Amino acid sequence: MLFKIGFIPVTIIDLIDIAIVTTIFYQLYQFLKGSVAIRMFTGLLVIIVVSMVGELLGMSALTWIMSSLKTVWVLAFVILFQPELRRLLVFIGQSRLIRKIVKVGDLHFIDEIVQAVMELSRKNFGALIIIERDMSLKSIIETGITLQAKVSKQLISSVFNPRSPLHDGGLVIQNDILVAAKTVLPLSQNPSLDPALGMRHRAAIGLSEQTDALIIVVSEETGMISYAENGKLVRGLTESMLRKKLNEVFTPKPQGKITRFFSLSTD
Ligand SMILES: Nc1ncnc2c1ncn2[C@@H]1O[C@H](COP(=O)(O)OP(=O)(O)OP(=O)(O)O)[C@@H](O)[C@H]1O
Repeated sequence: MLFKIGFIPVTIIDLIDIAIVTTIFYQLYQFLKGSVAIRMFTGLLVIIVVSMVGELLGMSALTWIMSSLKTVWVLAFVILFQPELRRLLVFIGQSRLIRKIVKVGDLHFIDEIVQAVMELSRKNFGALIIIERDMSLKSIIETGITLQAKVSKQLISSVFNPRSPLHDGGLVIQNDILVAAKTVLPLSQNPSLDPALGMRHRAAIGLSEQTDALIIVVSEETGMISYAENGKLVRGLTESMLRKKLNEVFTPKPQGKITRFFSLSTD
């Protein structure tokens, strides 16, 4: 025991407890600030405080009503803000500190993707690699052949080997998993695209117009590496440019990005 506040003994564990709870609530407040979620969160806090006070004062009817409401609010919060909570968990899991401690979210697979793309480019094997981000690509995945295999340079290279039955279409990657091959992408209808662009590149641009995915293309004709993002095609990538882009995709910027997620739900 460290000291006493009145008759309440305070231990070092209590201080750590208070520090952790304060940090959690402060971070949560920072994330939710300025969004609709903060109003729901405040409402939930008021209910929790009122029910605690009611319980302390022995008001059984108030305590009963408040604790019933508490369950509904927690449920409503989880259902309404499921996408934000999901992103928050992904953000926590991908934060540098957590990765260092738990060694999850090992980004070694980025290197495997880069090496595979460089090899495909050297061999002039056409490739279309789709990196899923926040938006689900379920409808695209359903058009292909399920793989569910860990990302590896060898697997990616063999999928796009022209002799492979899987080489046509797009290969979808979710984090470090190759989810599906031979997927069919929507073609871009943008009339201002270079008329010389073939189907592979138009398919990459088409998907990037409709989703937030990053799509890497290797040209069968020239071996040139490009990526499509937000309806735009960036051509002539070098190995370091590709690695930089993939690092950017798989390592969300702290604060800025998460605040942006939540501000999307601002009314
Ligand atoms: N809608 C689509 N979805 C997925 N893949 C597609 C789609 N349309 C075409 N492809 C892929 O693109 C290949 C044809 O590429 P095409 O030669 O027309 O493209 P390109 O953009 O000129 O690329 P390259 O420089 O590699 O020739 C097909 O064999 C197929 O693998």
